[in-house]
Amino acid sequence: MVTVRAPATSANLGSGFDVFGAALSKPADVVRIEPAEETTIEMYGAGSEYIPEDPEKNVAGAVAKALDAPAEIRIDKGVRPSSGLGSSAASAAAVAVAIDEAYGLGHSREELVPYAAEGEALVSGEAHADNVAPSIMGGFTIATPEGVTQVDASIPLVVCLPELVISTRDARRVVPRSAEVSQVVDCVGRAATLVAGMFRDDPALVGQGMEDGIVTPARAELIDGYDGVREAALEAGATGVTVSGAGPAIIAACEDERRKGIASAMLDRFAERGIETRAYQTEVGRGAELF
Ligand SMILES: Nc1ncnc2c1ncn2[C@@H]1O[C@H](COP(=O)(O)OP(=O)(O)OP(=O)(O)O)[C@@H](O)[C@H]1O
Ligand SMILES: N[C@@H](CCO)C(=O)O
Repeated sequence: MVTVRAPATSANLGSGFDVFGAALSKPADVVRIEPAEETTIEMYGAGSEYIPEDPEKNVAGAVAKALDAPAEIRIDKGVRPSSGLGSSAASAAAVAVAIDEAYGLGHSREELVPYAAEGEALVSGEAHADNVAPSIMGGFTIATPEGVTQVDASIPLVVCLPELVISTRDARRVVPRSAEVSQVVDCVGRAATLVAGMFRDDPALVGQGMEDGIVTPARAELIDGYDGVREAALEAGATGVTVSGAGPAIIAACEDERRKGIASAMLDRFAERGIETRAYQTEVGRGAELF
């Protein structure tokens, strides 16, 4: 039996649509696997009642198939589905790392990323790697068709998860098909600033780099109360605020001592609209861990 904990992740981080991702120190999925003649899946934990156990419909089955390694798989969900926190990616990442260990396949962490991305193809129609890469490798990641560049970073974060459901598939339909050159220039500047911030462990630069005028405004409209929550987080000291992944989670970067106040400001603003919300005081963290 091999056990792996794989973390939630936040993709995009504003200016890095489909490219940037960060592992979060919490929450996480825990997966136990045993090699078997055929793949079977049991689901437990947060939102598991909404996730199919059929290997043809569960990302875990897609990853086992991609690695050609059938297994009995038990998944304890810490990351609820359709959250914007890489729920499907956490399971996919954990299964890829666990199967590699159980079958002694000897793949590097970077080599496992495309296999785990097959799980994302199953649920969103595209094998984007921006969530599975940080969940497998940890830290901040830049995922491009050429591969993944990983940086260990230390940035305090607050993530708010309202009781709203937005599927990645739906949130991808509202992404604009084109952008003005002036918007692209702004986005490149923001993205470069964010990368510099990750290298320097500088929450102010990371926050500046989280602004985005292309994809985020369209996505924000899907989240009831987004503008008010963002404003409240900034007033409480956040250096930057954006939609996490495809939403509805909202992520804020900040100095360590501001996390508590920002979490409570975001929770209050959602509460004013009668939306139940959970806040995680977290940080850029480690990738999948074997036990
Ligand atoms: N093991 C799994 N864990 C979570 N979701 C799964 C799993 N297998 C299949 N799914 C399906 O994937 C969908 C959730 O994935 P989706 O990409 O929409 O959300 P997310 O991973 O939380 O978001 P994001 O990628 O924006 O961070 C749900 O329809 C769910 O049923
Ligand atoms: N980059 C993806 C992440 C969600 O899986 C998106 O924002 O649609």
